[in-house]
Amino acid sequence: MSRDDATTNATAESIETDAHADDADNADNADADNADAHDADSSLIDPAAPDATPAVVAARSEGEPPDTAEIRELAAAAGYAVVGEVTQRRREDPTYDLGRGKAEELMRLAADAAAEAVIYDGGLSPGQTFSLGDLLPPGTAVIDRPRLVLELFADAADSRAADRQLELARLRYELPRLREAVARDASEDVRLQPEGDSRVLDVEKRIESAERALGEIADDRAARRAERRDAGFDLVALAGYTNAGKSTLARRLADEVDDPEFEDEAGAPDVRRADADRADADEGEGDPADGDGPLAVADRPFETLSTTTRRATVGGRRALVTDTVGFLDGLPHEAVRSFRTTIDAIRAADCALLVVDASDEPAALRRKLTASLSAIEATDGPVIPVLSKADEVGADGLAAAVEAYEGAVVDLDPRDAPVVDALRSPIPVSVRDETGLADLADAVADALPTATATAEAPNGGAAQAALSWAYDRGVVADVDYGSETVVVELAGRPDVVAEAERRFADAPSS
Ligand SMILES: Nc1nc2c(ncn2[C@@H]2O[C@H](COP(=O)(O)OP(=O)(O)OP(=O)(O)O)[C@@H](O)[C@H]2O)c(=O)[nH]1
Ligand SMILES: [Mg+2]
Repeated sequence: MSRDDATTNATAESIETDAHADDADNADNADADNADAHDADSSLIDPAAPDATPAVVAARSEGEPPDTAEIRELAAAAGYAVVGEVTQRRREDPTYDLGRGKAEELMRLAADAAAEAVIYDGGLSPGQTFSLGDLLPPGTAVIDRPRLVLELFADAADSRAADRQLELARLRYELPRLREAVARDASEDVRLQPEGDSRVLDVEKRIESAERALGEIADDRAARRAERRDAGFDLVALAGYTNAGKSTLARRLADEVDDPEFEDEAGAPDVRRADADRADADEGEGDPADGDGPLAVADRPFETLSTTTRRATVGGRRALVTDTVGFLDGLPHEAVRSFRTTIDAIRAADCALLVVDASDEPAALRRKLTASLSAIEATDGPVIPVLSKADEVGADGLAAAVEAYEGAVVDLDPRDAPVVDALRSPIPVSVRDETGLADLADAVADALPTATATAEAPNGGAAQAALSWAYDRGVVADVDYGSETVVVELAGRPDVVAEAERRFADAPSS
């Protein structure tokens, strides 16, 4: 099915439904929500896209009324036409997540709308997934939020590492559901047991093998990072919620350098790429992207699924900027863990930019910021918050975004304290209007580890070799040639400056 069609056609009006807001406290009374089935909190809208899969969205929340805007967007991006919606405000029901009455209402709505899927805005336990499946018209797929995200990932995976990560996330998602399925069969046939079941064992084995393969990819990446650091590059990673503007910023920061080592080094063929011939020529490198492929930008979730690195000069420093996979609210920890190349790239960076979309409403901004924090909580290095798309909001909107941002940071769990300190004062940036970029470059240069030193060596071949080594790694701030000696001011990565000093100190007079 066409994603575009689904996107343009899934414009079903969201009808906020809070008919049961006040029975949240009576949530144990499963029938309390059964009284007025087909009331205002369900909507039935004709599917407009003939090739999109008709689906009903369901959402429950305990506090604020459910906001289905994001799940609808995700559903549309994954190729569903949302033809109806059921929402409820109450505590979780162990059987259906929704209360029984509301689940029955969902069942009727799905039948009336001939929905082929129910998209559930949240994670359902395996038991809840099966119970809902049993209740719904036969053949209706139950797709909870993590499963929907896996479908989106499957559409976008474009590299060996992304494929592996997707496979791992999928297997980890499937395993408990498979166990539940086997246990259900076992309750009817005592000879079946989940633990010894060959299908369960098979998935466990495939998880191990995917973890191993991903471990090897991660080791390669780490080795490549070490080499690049030795070569004098600072590693800057962009992190943040999906669609925040990370790739746009990475693209803007990247130098237009024609350096075969860093451009499309191992790119997969990609229709978005202008230079397709070159991609083919580079195929032999083995690892398509999660390397140095194109930085695709689009107004859709999970446009980027491969960490991608480009060379850049930021605040005068030679940097490698790594664009990463965006985060999303409501993903289970293990799904996030599967995106190891993203997590590793952010953790290992000398400086991480946390990109937060200034054009979001304050509530969404806070929610997305909190969801993105898992990406950066284990970083050792500094984190610079960036408020992206500043052009979309105007001065008042920007002030509101800064306020929402700072309010959210103050409310953060004190256990995140080291991160919280780093998160003050976001830098507003607009790539579209070219504003804030110089401030950002200055902040990055200030945040990167820097050493300075003065080295002196007798003039001659060895000193010239040391000088050329230091130039190659971008740590020469000034050179002063005397009649006998050369004096060099060094500034840059501490390890590189230390090595340059050693080389000058070792340079014999010729
Ligand atoms: N107005 C405006 N729009 C922007 C700006 N930066 C990015 N965008 C838009 O925001 C959308 C998402 O941008 P991306 O750079 O693809 O976002 P991302 O964070 O890489 O998204 P994923 O890869 O899907 O996680 C695109 O439509 C961009 O054109 C900006 O400075 N101003
Ligand atoms: Mg991106």
